Amino acid sequence: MNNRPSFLFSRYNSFKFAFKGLATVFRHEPNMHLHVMASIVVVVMAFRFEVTRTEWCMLIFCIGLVWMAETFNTAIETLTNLVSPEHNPLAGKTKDLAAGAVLLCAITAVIVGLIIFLPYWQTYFNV
Ligand SMILES: Nc1ncnc2c1ncn2[C@@H]1O[C@H](COP(=O)(O)OP(=O)(O)OP(=O)(O)O)[C@@H](O)[C@H]1O
Repeated sequence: MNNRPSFLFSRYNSFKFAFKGLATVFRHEPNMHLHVMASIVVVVMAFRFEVTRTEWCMLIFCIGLVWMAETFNTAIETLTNLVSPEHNPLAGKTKDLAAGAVLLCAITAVIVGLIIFLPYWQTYFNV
């Protein structure tokens, strides 16, 4: 008799574990709280200025990119702490590289945000 869980049940479990990971990063990572607050500001401004469909796509892509980078960063930090709880230059380098990746994504998102919102701000503030 086949005791393997059904395809649907194992897919259901995969999604459950993925959402558990997301819940961990959104609840416990202070940097993720910052990203979420920045994203809320961006979404409110996008509604306020009625940005175009393409601009919405760019903004949502950037938000997803930063959230994804932060989630990977947290995974790498967690694994590094497991593998090397003691001080080790390679552990430090690993964490710095992961943090650098988040910074790159955040800088990209800021640049895209400025390109999209600057013209709207100019019109709004009459400058
Ligand atoms: N085991 C270690 N060995 C050497 N250096 C480490 C080690 N752990 C951390 N560091 C250094 O300290 C920095 C901060 O590490 P920490 O684990 O506190 O991450 P963090 O940047 O505070 O995480 P978060 O992104 O959650 O704020 C790392 O980027 C790294 O330079």
